[in-house]
Amino acid sequence: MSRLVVVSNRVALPGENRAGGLAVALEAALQESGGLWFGWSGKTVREASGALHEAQEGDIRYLTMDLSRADLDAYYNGFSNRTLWPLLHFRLDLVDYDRETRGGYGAVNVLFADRLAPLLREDDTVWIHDYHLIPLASLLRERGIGCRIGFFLHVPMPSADMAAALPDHARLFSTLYAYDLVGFQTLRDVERFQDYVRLFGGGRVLEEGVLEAPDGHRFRAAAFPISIDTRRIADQARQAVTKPTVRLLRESVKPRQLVIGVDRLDYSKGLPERFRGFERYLARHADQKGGLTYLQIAPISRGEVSEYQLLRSELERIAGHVNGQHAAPDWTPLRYVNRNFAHTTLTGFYRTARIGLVTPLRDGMNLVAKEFVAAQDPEDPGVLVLSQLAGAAYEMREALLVNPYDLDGVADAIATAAHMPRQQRIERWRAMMDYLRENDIDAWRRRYLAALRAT
Ligand SMILES: O=P(O)(O)OC[C@H]1O[C@H](O[C@H]2O[C@H](CO)[C@@H](O)[C@H](O)[C@H]2O)[C@H](O)[C@@H](O)[C@@H]1O
Ligand SMILES: O=c1ccn([C@@H]2O[C@H](COP(=O)(O)OP(=O)(O)O)[C@@H](O)[C@H]2O)c(=O)[nH]1
Repeated sequence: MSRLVVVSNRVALPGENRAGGLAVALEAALQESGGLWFGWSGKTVREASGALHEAQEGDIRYLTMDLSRADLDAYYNGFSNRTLWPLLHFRLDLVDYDRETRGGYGAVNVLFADRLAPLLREDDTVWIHDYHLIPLASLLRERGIGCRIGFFLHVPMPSADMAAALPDHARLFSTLYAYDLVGFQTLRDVERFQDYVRLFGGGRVLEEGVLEAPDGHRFRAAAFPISIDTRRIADQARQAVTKPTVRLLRESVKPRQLVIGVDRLDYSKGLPERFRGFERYLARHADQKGGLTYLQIAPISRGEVSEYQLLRSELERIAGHVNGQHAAPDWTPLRYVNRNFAHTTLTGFYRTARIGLVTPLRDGMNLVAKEFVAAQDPEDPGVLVLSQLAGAAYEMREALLVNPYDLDGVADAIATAAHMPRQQRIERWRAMMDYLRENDIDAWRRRYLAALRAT
């Protein structure tokens, strides 16, 4: 079996605890197969970028690279998160394009290629992740790397016209043609990519999932919905309910029911709309007022990017407003916490909640939706309220699906979830849990790598 080399911007180093679905999922996948994980060290340095650090745990070798402040600003805070992130989440209004940060993004990708190429062996399988590193395969090919290289996009692929609104879009997106396999979260993402290739990318779709680049080179595209370590999360949740933090939460909510949201503080997650949806619930279902407490965990993310700073202020304002209007001396309807929690603690929180609120305006997948389901008590499971605009909605069909822009719809779904009879909750939960047991993180890794190795 060839060695697996995973490359991603974010690496979950041993002992590190950071929010973000990519790191959580790749850590689970590598723990099963072993291999090399290469990426940014998470550190900025005064010197030039490029110093490498090595660590080993079990069968996983970690190699991470420092970046200078200027490189990080251009590559991560700039082009990745102020240009590509909004574009890929259908937010052309937030796209900030700048030739300088585009150049910095290219330069950091070159550095990744320069550092990685000498480490690769002929029979390695290289798996590159996400929008930070789109050009990496073409740069590795230029350096003579001939082994199989696959790509997985964790975020949505936008519709073709949106992708084509990016200045110089073809120079970026055509580098995807250098991969043997381009993986997406859902079939809709694959369809939108194929439309882009056909309409703006100069390529052809020979048959579903088989594409031809302008130079005649063929490559594949397919959907591989990412997932979670279902059994482990179910076990962790069972054990976590006895943890002091989880017990304290449970006691503090009683006799009310808990509604929980867990998201990085990101505009794609629809948090202002969600807060307003909860407020609408309090107004529309005044007879139930006082029955639910909503806990929103939202660790600060990409805090150096101005759109994220604005969002933070906006959420503080709305949370203050909701509580100011609706709180009672002995009840705070909305608890808003910016801390990052350990994954195991979160599983206990999920299990304590009657309702999981997952209402992004766009999301590649959303692992929190899947984790919430996996963490439930089979005898008395909670209800998932899920945005139809999250990738997870294509699989979690027994959730209460909502349009996150429809505040009345979100409010009514909360009310329905709060009163759903136990038998109906169990039936819905069981269908989703059976699916998640079958389609877990191990299946995701196996299916992707089998498809890549078959190219
Ligand atoms: O690394 P950060 O900038 O701190 O951001 C965290 C991660 O956010 C995004 O996650 C995506 O991947 C998840 C797993 O596939 C998926 O469920 C979610 O819908 C996506 O938003 C981003 O794509 C990652 O690169 C980041 O590491
Ligand atoms: O305080 C927190 C908040 C979130 N997460 C984890 O971060 C991931 C978020 O992944 P998701 O796919 O939902 O969204 P992303 O942040 O990757 O866009 C999930 O595994 C969460 O359990 C965490 O470990 N601690």
